[in-house]
Amino acid sequence: MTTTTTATATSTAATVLDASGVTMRFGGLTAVRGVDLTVREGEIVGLIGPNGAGKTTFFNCLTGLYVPTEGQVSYKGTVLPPKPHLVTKAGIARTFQNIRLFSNMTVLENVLVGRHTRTKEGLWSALLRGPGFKKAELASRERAMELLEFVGLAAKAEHLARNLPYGEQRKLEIARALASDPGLLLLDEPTAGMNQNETRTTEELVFAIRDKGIAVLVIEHDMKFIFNLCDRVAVLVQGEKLVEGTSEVVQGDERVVAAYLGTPYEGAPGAEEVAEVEAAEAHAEEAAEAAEAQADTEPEAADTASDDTEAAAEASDEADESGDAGSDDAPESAAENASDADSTTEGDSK
Ligand SMILES: Nc1ncnc2c1ncn2[C@@H]1O[C@H](COP(=O)(O)OP(=O)(O)OP(=O)(O)O)[C@@H](O)[C@H]1O
Repeated sequence: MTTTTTATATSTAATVLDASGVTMRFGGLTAVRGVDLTVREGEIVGLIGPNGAGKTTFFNCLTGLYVPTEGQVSYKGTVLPPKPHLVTKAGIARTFQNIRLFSNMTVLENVLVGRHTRTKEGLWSALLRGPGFKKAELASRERAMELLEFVGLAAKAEHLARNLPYGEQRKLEIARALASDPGLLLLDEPTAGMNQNETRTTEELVFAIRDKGIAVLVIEHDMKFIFNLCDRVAVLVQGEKLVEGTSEVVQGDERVVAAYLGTPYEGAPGAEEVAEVEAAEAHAEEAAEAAEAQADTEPEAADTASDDTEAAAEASDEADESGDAGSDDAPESAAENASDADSTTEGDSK
């Protein structure tokens, strides 16, 4: 781990989230099947799996967007009602895979919206703008500014959310989620679409959130981010939990490499095909050089040489194309994938 923070999670820490036997069926499709997962105080837990494995559906079951077909979800020992606003009120906040900001509101206003579950002032108080409301409004603004400072967006408080660069919009979503003073934060692909620097900053931000005493459950396709960040990682495959353990355990599990990172399929380009493409390229280069040399020594044969050069260039292009097709169309082998585990794969937007 490259973090400077200290992992506070221990197996004896109190359980914050306890999901037990969560199953979610959509008609004939079982998107999540009997998944158990706990998150303890001070932990950062990762949830990974291939596209369509059921990760977001599981999040939706945790946060009351879906009523699980079977199973139950408890937060700090109390079974959660399957209603998003009650789940937020209980202490679970989330961000979405698809950024969901109020784009025509300012950065500050977006965070203030996230505070509404923690403000007691009712409609009449808001309409009359009495002293109680004004005091509460001031406190909310102060808290919202603190959060913007925390995520590094204080200077942009009055900007419209839609004018923020993509990476900052994701940070604003986090600030808004934090505005409800959660004890558990669920992040759905927080680094999707980010460059390396932004991803690194987000990693630091998640550590800082954990250091504030907020447990984190994070879905992400960026394996480097996950394995660097998480105390524990659970792997979902086809709706079922395949493996759960420390980053080291999960990374070293052959089933994860096979199921998540993919095994080479029959007919996938292997060493032979790569060698063929390289040989074709080398041949084309030699032909081009020979044609050039011939053109220099036999000016009268320039036309023929130029024909040869064109043919060589075409052969080289063909070789290039066949090389490109190989890398574009075919998934990489499991070994390549495993060693390239730091690559980011964008999931379908949700
Ligand atoms: N509301 C829905 N109605 C029907 N099927 C759904 C619904 N939501 C999800 N699914 C299906 O459930 C399965 C799991 O989808 P889910 O989005 O949870 O996967 P995921 O692991 O989050 O994938 P990704 O990494 O691409 O985001 C998929 O087959 C998906 O098509």
